[in-house]
Amino acid sequence: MSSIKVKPIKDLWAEFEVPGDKSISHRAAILAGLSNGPCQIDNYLPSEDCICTLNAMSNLGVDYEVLEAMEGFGPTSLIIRGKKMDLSKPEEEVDCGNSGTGMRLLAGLLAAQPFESVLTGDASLCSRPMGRIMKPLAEMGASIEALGEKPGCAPLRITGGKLKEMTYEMPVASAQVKSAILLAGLFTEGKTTVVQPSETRDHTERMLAYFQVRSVRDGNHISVYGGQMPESRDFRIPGDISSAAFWIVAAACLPGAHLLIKNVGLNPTRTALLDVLIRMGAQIKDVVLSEEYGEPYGNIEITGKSLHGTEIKPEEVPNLIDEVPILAVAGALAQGKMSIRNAKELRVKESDRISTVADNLRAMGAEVEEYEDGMEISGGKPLHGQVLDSFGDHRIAMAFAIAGLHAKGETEITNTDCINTSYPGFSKHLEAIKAGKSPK
Ligand SMILES: O=C(O)C1=C[C@@H](OP(=O)(O)O)[C@@H](O)[C@H](O)C1
Ligand SMILES: C=C(OP(=O)(O)O)C(=O)O
Repeated sequence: MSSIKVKPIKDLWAEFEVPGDKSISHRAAILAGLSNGPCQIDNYLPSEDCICTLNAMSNLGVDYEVLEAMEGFGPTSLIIRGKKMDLSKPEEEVDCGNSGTGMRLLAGLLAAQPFESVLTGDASLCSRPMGRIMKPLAEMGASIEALGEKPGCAPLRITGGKLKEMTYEMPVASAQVKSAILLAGLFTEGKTTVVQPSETRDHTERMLAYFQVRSVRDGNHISVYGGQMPESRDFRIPGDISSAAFWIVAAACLPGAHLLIKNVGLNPTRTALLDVLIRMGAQIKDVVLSEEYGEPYGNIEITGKSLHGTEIKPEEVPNLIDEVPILAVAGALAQGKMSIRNAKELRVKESDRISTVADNLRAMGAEVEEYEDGMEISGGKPLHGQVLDSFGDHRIAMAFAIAGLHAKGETEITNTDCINTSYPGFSKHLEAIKAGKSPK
């Protein structure tokens, strides 16, 4: 089991790109695999989560050819040969690893196939709630049985078949649930509508449009028309702003630091982190360079300042949900209070991120009050180095590696293999930053 050791840095001056976006990579593997021909996908994220989705599509009969790979990880550039919506029964259980996105999106796809399949994953994934996709997919006509030890949890046995269209009001603001239903809706004969309680990331809608599938949005009502086949097209995945977030915070709270993150996704449903940091006094400039593939991407430039606390607004939460651990670290380093509420969803991520963030921040000397749906951090107390567990959660591991760059003494994060689920190469990038260089 690997670990990461960090000491405080005095300066940060770097320009680089982070690997491809995780959410968009999952969707590219699925939609290209359903399309009517070959699609070249560049800057695919070769993380364990996205490799699981690629393997899942391959188990469903989709061929792919690797053009380029990241050493020790997996493909970054590949040709996926679309199976024209005609998938085959997998010979074995489909393993989604640690990935909630992979499992929930694939469940939507498998619910519409005329065969039985089983979706499984690691211990963390098999303890996360799947009722949220089982219910709507069952209403569309699929039969899904939760075989896990915990009620409503994976493994999931899915007996798919002909689905009927429907309108579904989601009780939680979840892009994974929305996407599962839209993917299932592709295989119906009518119009399937998802009503989201508030804005959630819209990568599925954008990619459907890019692959020339007709979908419509009317406020928070998103509809897809069944019976359409995605048109094969090449796609380039922008850098992952959720990965960039670690470096953005590392630089934003270090007076005098300068950081340029290049070619990173700037989809407005993912950039709430920047708004919060700007309210905290950060100096951040983001510039959209292109929207060529249906997703805006560009550069983010950060100049380090002293930060002060803020309140994260309830409506911002879905658009920064994966950035809460690193924003909480920013809150602990800032002067004054930072409050995060309306974030109960954090309790059902790879770890219970309210308690794992609070435990680790307190161990470093911060004052944190925990609530059922969030936390309040009284910032400004100096953080001190500690041996901290990642709890097997990639975002916790990376957030506290960054905290260590701003703490007194040495910080060690144990159990850091999980970082490979979303950010292959993080440790290499961290080594470069520690050495005062730009990561390659
Ligand atoms: O659709 C997606 O790609 C994701 C949606 C979010 O989850 P929810 O849909 O559960 O909010 C997010 O936390 C996850 O990392 C990726
Ligand atoms: C919650 C996350 O991912 P997933 O739900 O796909 O496991 C994440 O990447 O922080």
